[in-house]
Amino acid sequence: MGAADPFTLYHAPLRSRLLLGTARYPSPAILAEAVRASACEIVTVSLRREAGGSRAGESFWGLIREIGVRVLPNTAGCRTAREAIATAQMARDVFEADWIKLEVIGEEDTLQPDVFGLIEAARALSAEGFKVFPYTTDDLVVAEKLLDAGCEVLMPWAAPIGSGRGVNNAFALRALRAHFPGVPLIVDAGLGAPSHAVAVMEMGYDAVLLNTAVSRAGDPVAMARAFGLAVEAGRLAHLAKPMTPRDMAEPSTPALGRPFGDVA
Ligand SMILES: CC(=O)[C@@H](O)[C@H](O)COP(=O)(O)O
Repeated sequence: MGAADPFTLYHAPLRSRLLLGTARYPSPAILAEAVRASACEIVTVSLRREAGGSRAGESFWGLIREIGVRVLPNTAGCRTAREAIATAQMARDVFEADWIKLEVIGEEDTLQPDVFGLIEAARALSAEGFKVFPYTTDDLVVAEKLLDAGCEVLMPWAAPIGSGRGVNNAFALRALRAHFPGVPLIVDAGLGAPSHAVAVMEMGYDAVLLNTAVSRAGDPVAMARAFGLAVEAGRLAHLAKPMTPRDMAEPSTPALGRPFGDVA
């Protein structure tokens, strides 16, 4: 699809619509193989885990360089706007990048974003020149406020992080898509199977970000490839304009008449 179906995030042209997290893989080698198998071009990396000049941090960093993908540092684990802002500033120094996946967690059972802290941090970081990718709920009003705060991309959740449930509220995700036709929307978190990725891409989402479904799969490399293909299939299906479902049957093979619909 590539050139015929352009996709940019903060003006960066991309071919793949899949973004992968880098946590909880069985080994660094499997992580590298999975990223390659998925053909993704962006990985998220938690500053808390990988920074600090530790040996583990340095070898991880070397691995990411070797794979040749772009890094989207994230503020995973931050609980307040202040903490997230400080983490983003550190990430900018460590990763030499002004992209930041902004997470401000507000509740422990669901790891639901604290949308108030998120908006506050998004506004402060955007004013400092960061390109903010906010991990948010599927709330329309919050989405408006994040755009107003300077975000040019939104990342609503499908379901709680690590739950693998797939889309909890299809109505809300559809409403977001319809309400912001020109804004890059990435579904982030809660996807468990490639069919979930197909479903959100068919809705017209621009991309998906996921971690657990690949890193905790029995075969992460095969699963990464499956998600890469699913994202492409869903996008292709969206562009192909799926048929409208009906309540009643309609014979797909008419007994009489022309065999090719409207074609004479
Ligand atoms: C890696 C990362 O950024 C996660 O915080 C993200 O939200 C992915 O969630 P899943 O692990 O549910 O895919």
